[in-house]
Amino acid sequence: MSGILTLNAGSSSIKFGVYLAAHEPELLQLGQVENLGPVARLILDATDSSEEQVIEIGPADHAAGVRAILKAIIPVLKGLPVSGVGHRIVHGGKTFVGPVELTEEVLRQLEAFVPLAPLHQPHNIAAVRAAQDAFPEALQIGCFDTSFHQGHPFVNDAFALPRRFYEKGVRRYGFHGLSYDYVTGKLQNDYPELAKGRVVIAHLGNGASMCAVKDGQSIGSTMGFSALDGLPMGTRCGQLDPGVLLYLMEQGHGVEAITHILYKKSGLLGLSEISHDMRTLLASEDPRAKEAIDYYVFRIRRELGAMAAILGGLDALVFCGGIGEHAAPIRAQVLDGMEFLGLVLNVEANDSSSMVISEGDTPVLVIPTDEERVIARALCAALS
Ligand SMILES: Nc1ncnc2c1ncn2[C@@H]1O[C@H](COP(=O)(O)OP(=O)(O)O)[C@@H](O)[C@H]1O
Ligand SMILES: CC(=O)OP(=O)(O)O
Ligand SMILES: [Mg+2]
Repeated sequence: MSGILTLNAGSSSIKFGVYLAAHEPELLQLGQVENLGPVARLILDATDSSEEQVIEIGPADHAAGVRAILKAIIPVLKGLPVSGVGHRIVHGGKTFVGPVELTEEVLRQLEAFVPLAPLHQPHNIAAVRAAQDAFPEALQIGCFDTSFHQGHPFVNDAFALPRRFYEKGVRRYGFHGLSYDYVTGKLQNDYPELAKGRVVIAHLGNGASMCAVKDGQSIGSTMGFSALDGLPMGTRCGQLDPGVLLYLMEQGHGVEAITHILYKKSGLLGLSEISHDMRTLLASEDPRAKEAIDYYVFRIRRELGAMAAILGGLDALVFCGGIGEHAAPIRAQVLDGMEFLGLVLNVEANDSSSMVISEGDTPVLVIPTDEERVIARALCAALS
């Protein structure tokens, strides 16, 4: 018997999972280091036998965060050897269509995608290095956010730029693929008829995107070349007229300054000037908080309509991610007046966070996503 570890290094947090290796991995512990920076803390989620633990770890960057996780999981493993570590890697470019062993050659290729996902890819790779040091004998594999979207039709894959850019990889890759993979798998299991149909999944976390899925296949995503496009996010701008970039450049802003604005100072934080955190905004009386939320909801509604159109109709809508799973008022606002798509909210179900929250012809579901489990399954498959 052996243990396995999953690492999901994001922009401001590192999520992890510890499992017993098995055909269906057996969960031992989930947790995360959050608030990376001067006052980071490590959270061990509640399990059947223990309550949630919050450990203040003080100043921590991603490397220190991974070290804190590796230390915290020692008692969880109870002496079991770690046979594999599975990593969420945000960008696999057009090269990686599925999970892959993270050899030196692969890691070198993944380095090349750092400029395409500067908030994620460097941390993903740093986590691999730290895990290699801690578990030199373990199999290290990478699972890609981009893989789920590999089958995108050309019209959703290309930008209308001169064709040579497309050939060079300037494409709409799409992200959050591990989350969409989990949700479509859960649908196939619990609602096989719906899973065969036309489904829109809204992954609304710190990062946010929507995916149009037909018979389990992604046919369109709001995120494109980078993790900036589409919906506004906690601190990222979402869809933007490229003319705005030209204007900013003409005004003397350099690449670094623009990157900082678009990735870290925009989205809910930029519009509200209060917070990137939806809980804070929902609790605020400030009109800027309301405007930020209104913009957020407006963009989701607009994409929902667009996706229903490219799918040729809608058989189900699924919400997931921290906001999708927990923010009932946001779900209600998104669904307001959407009867023309068969979407009718069941207010009571929405407020009690049932799995099905609708009473119209088109079901609306809340499915807690589990990127860690998708990684753990892929790792166990690779190990066997
Ligand atoms: N109960 C809640 N009500 C409203 N928003 C929530 C709630 N719980 C979490 N969120 C929001 O979810 C977002 C984080 O989502 P999550 O999926 O955990 O992020 P990440 O992309 O880092 O994995 C934050 O904006 C947070 O405010
Ligand atoms: C791709 C992306 O935006 O990821 P996250 O939601 O983890 O920031
Ligand atoms: Mg996330």
